[in-house]
Amino acid sequence: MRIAYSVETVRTAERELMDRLPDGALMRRAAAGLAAVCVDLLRRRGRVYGSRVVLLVGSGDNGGDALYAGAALARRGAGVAAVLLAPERAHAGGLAALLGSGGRSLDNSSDPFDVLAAADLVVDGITGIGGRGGLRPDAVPVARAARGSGAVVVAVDLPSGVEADSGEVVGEALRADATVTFGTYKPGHLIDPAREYAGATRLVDIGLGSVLPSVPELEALQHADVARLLPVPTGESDKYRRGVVGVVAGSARYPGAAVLAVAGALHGGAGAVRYVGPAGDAVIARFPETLVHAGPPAKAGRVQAWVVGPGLGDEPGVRDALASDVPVLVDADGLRGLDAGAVRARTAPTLLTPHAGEAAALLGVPRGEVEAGRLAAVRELTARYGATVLLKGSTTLVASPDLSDPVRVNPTGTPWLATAGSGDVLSGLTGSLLASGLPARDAGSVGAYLHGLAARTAARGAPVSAEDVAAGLRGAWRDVVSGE
Ligand SMILES: NC(=O)C1=CN([C@@H]2O[C@H](COP(=O)(O)OP(=O)(O)OC[C@H]3O[C@@H](n4cnc5c(N)ncnc54)[C@H](O)[C@@H]3O)[C@@H](O)[C@H]2O)[C@@H](O)CC1
Ligand SMILES: [K+]
Repeated sequence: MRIAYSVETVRTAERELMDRLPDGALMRRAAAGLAAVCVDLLRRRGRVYGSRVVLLVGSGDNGGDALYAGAALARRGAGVAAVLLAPERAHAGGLAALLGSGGRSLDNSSDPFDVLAAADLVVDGITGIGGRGGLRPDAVPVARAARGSGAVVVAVDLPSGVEADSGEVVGEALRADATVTFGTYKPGHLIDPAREYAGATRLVDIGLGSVLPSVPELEALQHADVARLLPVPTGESDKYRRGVVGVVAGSARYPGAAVLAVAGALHGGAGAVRYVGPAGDAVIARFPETLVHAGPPAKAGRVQAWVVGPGLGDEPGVRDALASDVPVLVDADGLRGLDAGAVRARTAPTLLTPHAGEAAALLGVPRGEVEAGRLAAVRELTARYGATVLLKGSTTLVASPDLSDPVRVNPTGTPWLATAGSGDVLSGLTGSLLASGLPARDAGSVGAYLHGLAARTAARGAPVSAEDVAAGLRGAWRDVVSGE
């Protein structure tokens, strides 16, 4: 599991640790880890001795890390030049170390753009966890020159300009090839758009683990975590004990949504899928194992979880499903005009699975606001509806209404998933996991994980259809179980 803590939590932990250690020890550990990654990257492109390294140095400790790491590289024979964005406030100890190791700080006679154009590696130490509100105007041209230079760009702690706590990018930020972070990941390393700016992220241990709280703010599951959560039938299981998932989806206009939601549901671990709605013929033609019923849901027979909404159009069914005493997943058309009071009044879990547009409509804000601030949006939705919320997107987030539960970030997504019908597969799959007994947060995060993995494997760099994703779910499940 990858876990992330907010800046406030990190700062508290750092203070506690610093009190126990000699002055500057943490920064030395951070800089040593950073220098080791830079050495590795330079070696892959040639060698360290004689390479050209440029440090972009801001006014805080992030710049201090860059300067100390630059000093270490200079001692190994690299030509290291520092561009000081606030010369009078640059970290004094770091600067002295750099100059004392044979590095230099650019004076007025050198053009930083010429130096950047010739660099092999650029270290971005403009801002880290202390940065707010995007790059300042004076940093923008050097950040752009770094990106355009052909050098490998390594961000210190975070790519400068991103918001560490939310993953938002307000204004301009620096795009890195790699990011070296310290002690723990921060939300910006896991959530888009900041995650994309970070490139490949490496975590350097500076001893913070012992002083961080046991429960993080965010967590991203990995194969082994998902494998532990997957429902596995036992010798005593029959189809009913494994759970029946009811799918209320599709309409005369969108029969395909019913077929795709059922396709997802057949791969989520439930023992049977009960389809309820007007697209029974299309469903049976494709999946004869489905139990079909024309509706309404209240008359369709017992299920252990409902999925309601994909391609539903104006067909009824949401009210019936919400009135039941089993977990309910509400997606797509089911989310239109969703009654927050009815959701809050439920005793069984409810899982809402909006994409950014649907989330924006539920919150009454522009879509761009949700896309830019995904973490805030998912938390606000859980609070308003008293439900677990899976916010789909390039980094899907799953949050429960219990604020002590870390928000889950799905790491397996792929842009190829932005294809018609893939959400229908996800809701069927996740509903099936609910029916087989997973709590809503686990069902949502396991569903998103398998779905993303199936799409990645099916796509391998080429477009995929929703059917391909459904067909890839069995392989994704196997990969998770076998740890591949
Ligand atoms: N506190 C610690 O124990 C450790 C901190 N470390 C480093 O220290 C960093 C945090 O240092 P600081 O708290 O000094 O903060 P930063 O160095 O991240 O940035 C704060 C400085 O940048 C300026 N600033 C804020 N927003 C800006 C913007 N948009 N554009 C340009 N300048 C801006 C502020 O005026 C302030 O001077 C971490 O990210 C990490 O790199 C590491 O050395 C590990 C140990
Ligand atoms: K940085």
